[in-house]
Order: sequence, then C-alpha cells, then structure tokens
Amino acid sequence: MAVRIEILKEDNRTRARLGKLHTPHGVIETPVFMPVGTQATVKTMTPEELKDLGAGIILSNTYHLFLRPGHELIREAGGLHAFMHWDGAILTDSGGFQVFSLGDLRKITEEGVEFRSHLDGSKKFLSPEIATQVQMALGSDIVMAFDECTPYPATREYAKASLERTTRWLKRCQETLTTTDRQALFGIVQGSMYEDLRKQSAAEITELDLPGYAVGGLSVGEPKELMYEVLDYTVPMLPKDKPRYLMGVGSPDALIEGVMRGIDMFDCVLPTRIARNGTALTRYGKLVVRNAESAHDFSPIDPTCDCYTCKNYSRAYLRHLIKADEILGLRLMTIHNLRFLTNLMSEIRAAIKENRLPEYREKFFYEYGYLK
Ligand SMILES: CNc1nc2cc(C(N)=O)ccc2[nH]1
Ligand SMILES: [Zn+2]
Repeated sequence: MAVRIEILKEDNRTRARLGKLHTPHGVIETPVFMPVGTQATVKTMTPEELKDLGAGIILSNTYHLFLRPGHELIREAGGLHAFMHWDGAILTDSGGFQVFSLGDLRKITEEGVEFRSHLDGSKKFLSPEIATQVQMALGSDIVMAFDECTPYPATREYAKASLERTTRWLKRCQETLTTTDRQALFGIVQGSMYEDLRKQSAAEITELDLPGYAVGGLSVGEPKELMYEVLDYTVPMLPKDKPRYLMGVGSPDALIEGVMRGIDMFDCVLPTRIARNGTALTRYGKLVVRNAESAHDFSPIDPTCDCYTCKNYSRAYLRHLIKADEILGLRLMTIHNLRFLTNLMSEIRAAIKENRLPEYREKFFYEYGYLK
C-alpha cells in the first residue's frame, strides 16, 4: 500500500497543514513528531508505553541495524515490526547521515561509501543499492534514499557536486525497488544553504514523483535562523500533495517554526537523549532535574502535564533516581519528554484546525521563555 498524505486543512496565515499520513501500519495525524528508535528500540520504552504516549510512527536507523544485529537476522525474524514487537509505522533512515557522522569515514566514491564500523573498526560498505535492500529486509514503511547530508559549511562547488551525486544515488535507490515498493521511497533535498542549489536539488528530486520528500542537510550546526531561511524558500519547491519531512529536528521551538513553514514530519534524538541525562522539557523551558534546586521540590516536573511521571513522581525523587543512576529515572524522564512532545504536536494540530497557530506560537514562545 502506498504511503500518502491526506491534507485536511491548509492554514490561512502560514504554510502549516493539518493532515493524515496513510501508511501500511496505520494512519498518523500530521504534523507529527517521530520518536527515534535507533537500535530497534526507543530507548527504555516498551512498544505499549509508546502507544500509550500517543506515538504512531517511529524512526529506526539502517546504519546501526546493518552493523548490529544485521538486516539478515531481522529479515529472518520476519522484519523489524515483528522483531521489536511494534505494530505502528516505521520510517528508516538510509544510513547516509550516520556513515558521515559516526563511522570512521574512509572514502566516498560514486559507487558508495566505504567506512569503518564505529563498533569494531571493521571495514564496511554502503551504497544506494545496499542501503535500499537493507531497508526492504527490515520491512520499513517509509524508506529514505541513500544520500549525502552535505556538511555545514560547504562551498558552492562542494554543495553542487554533493547534491548531484545525491540525485544520481536516489535514482539508483529507485531502480533497486520493485514498482510496489517504490511507493515507500522518500527522496531527500540537499543543496546546503544556497537557494539556487536547493532549487536544482528540489527540481531533480521531485521530477521522480516520489510518495514523499525530506529536507536534508539541515540541523547540522547552522544557526536556527539560517535553517528557517532555507525552509522559507525550499518547502514551497515541494509538491503540496506529498508529505514533507524535516530530518533531525527538533526542539519545541524548531517544531513550531517548522510547522509554520509547511513541514509535516519531524524526528530528533534530543528529547529522549536529554531525558536520560536528567533534563525535562516543559512549557516553561527546560528543567534540569538533577540540579540542586529540585532536591527538596516535591512537586511534579510539570503540574499541567498528563503523563504517568507527572501524575505519580516528584522532582526530588526523579533527581535522586538520576543521580543514583537508577534505570527507573531514565524511563520516567523519557515518558515525560515523549508525552510532552506528543501533547505539543496535538496542541499545534488543534491550533491549525482553529486558525490560531500564530497566536499559539506567541503564547508558547512567551511562556517557554523565548520571547522576553
Ligand atoms: C540531527 N540533525 C540531522 N540532520 C540530518 C540530515 C540528514 C540528511 N540526510 O540530510 C539526515 C539526518 C539528520 N539529522
Ligand atoms: Zn509529564
């Protein structure tokens, strides 16, 4: 079954859209934040807990599963859904980004990328064909094209050569897939921070009439204002009737700004990663529960939050668990941060529905402390 988006409403003052993403493993309301489950698990969460938190789609990483336990084992298990007991939707990244940021990079050729595993230093090779075949073995619902996430900053020359190779690699990914499976392949627009190169990449990628498009090459160290500027001119280059996915984003403010600019899907490791080191997201900004200020604070992280953690545990107890390196601390903080984000996204969807997204942004940014 093809992956497609049903646009329910276009905001009248911004580029935001309210939609439903139809996938072989369920229909997901958009805009949506996808929790990251890099190694076939959203760290410390059971699939049932993820469902209770409101998650309908998660991201998993080809690079990590290719290295361990290997895609053949997961195929043998009946695919990633069966292997990890998750019956919601799964989007898999292609491994391109990790190869450039995790593996000990050896060399990029037209054929693909040779690298050393970050696990044991052994030589590995990923190509558009291999990355696509791995994702098919995993049985993911949304397959990301094998691309080069152009580093930041990049010269125009490098960015141009890089985006053109990404387009050639995308065509090779497409050729690897059967006609049916092509309905799961999302292309990724590159072009770094150059408007004309983004235009070239978007034109080349959208020519292939894919089921969805990602904006890549962002959240790679550039200032947030620059990311927003690139989105301002790049998103309108993408077809309105297809899902738009902003990779690696983000923080609450970036989620709202991305939605305002027409993005439907987001993923980011930050909320679950900072949870495990004791930082909670709240509507009033970040709360570092491991700080001394929480030691005698017997109130919840956020009294307005409906999550299991805020209903049953105090900041003092969470601080104790985190400082004592207790596993329950990792779990309770993750539950809160994921629930915070699914609540944020449903508040954003309600604001779009009721034509009050700009006002919602103002209120959120003021409370969150972004507008002094
Ligand atoms: C955390 N930032 C981030 N930027 C990304 C860009 C890509 C990409 N393929 O351009 C993939 C994952 C990414 N994660
Ligand atoms: Zn909570």
